[in-house]
Amino acid sequence: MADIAPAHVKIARRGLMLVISSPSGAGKSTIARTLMDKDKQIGLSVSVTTRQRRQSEIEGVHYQFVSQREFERLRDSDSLLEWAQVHGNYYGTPREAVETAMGEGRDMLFDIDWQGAQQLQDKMSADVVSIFILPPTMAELQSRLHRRAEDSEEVIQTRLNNSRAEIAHWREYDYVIVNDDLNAAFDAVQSIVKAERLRRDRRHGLFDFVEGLIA
Ligand SMILES: Nc1ncnc2c1ncn2[C@@H]1O[C@H](COP(=O)(O)OP(=O)(O)OP(=O)(O)O)[C@@H](O)[C@H]1O
Ligand SMILES: Nc1nc2c(ncn2[C@@H]2O[C@H](COP(=O)(O)O)[C@@H](O)[C@H]2O)c(=O)[nH]1
Repeated sequence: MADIAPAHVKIARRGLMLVISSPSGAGKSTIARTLMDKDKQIGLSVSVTTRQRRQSEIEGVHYQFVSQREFERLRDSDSLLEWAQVHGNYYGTPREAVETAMGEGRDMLFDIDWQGAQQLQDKMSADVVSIFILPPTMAELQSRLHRRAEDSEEVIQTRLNNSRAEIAHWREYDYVIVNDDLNAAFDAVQSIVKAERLRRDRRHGLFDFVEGLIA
C-alpha cells in the first residue's frame, strides 16, 4: 500500500476538507448543521456573500454578508480561497480561517457549489473529500424550496431553473447521497466522515497503537 508512510516517518496530520454541494433545496445545509451539532471535531467554513440575509440567518454564523464592493476587495486581495457567482449573487470562502484549521489538523466543512468544489479540488486535492446531495425527485426539490419559505417566488424559480445544470456535476464528487429520508442521509454522511478520518490517519502513519503492538 503505497500511501502509508513508513513507521519511522512522522507527518503532521492535516485536517479534512469536507465539501458538500447540491442543488438549492436538496438539504445540504440541514445535513451540514446536524453534523456541526453532533461532531464537535469539525468546524464550519463561514462564507462571505453579497446575497441579502434571510430572516432566519445570523451575521457571522450563517454567512458574513458583505457589499459587492467589499466582496471585490476581498477577492482582489487574494483573501478568498475560492469564489463563484451562484444564482446571481457572489459567494466566497475566506482563506485565512481554512489555512489555520488545516495547519492545526482540524477538519472543516464547506457548504459550497460545484464551482467552488472544483477550485478547492484543483488547489488542495489531497485534503478534499466531496459529497453531492441529490433530492429524491424534482417535484420534492420544488416543494422543499416552497416549504422552507425563505425566498421569493422569483428566487425559487431561478434556483429551480439552475438545478439541472448543477446536478449535471454529480460525477465530479467522491460520494453521492440521495436525501430522501433525512436521518438516513445524515447517517451516510457521518459514515463517510468516519471512514475518511481513518483513511487520513492511516495515510499519515499515525497508528501509534499498531506500531506499539508490533514493536
Ligand atoms: N430529507 C428531507 N425531507 C424533507 N425535508 C427536508 C429534507 N432535508 C431537508 N429538508 C428541508 O428542505 C428545505 C431545504 O433544505 P436546506 O435549506 O438544507 O437546503 P440546501 O440544499 O441547503 O439549499 P440552499 O442551497 O438553497 O441553501 C428545508 O426546509 C429543510 O428543512
Ligand atoms: N462557491 C461557493 N459557493 C457557495 C459558498 N457559500 C455558499 N455557496 C453556495 O451558494 C449556493 C446558494 O446558497 P444560499 O445560502 O444562498 O442558499 C449554495 O449552492 C451554496 O452551497 C462559497 O463560499 N463558495
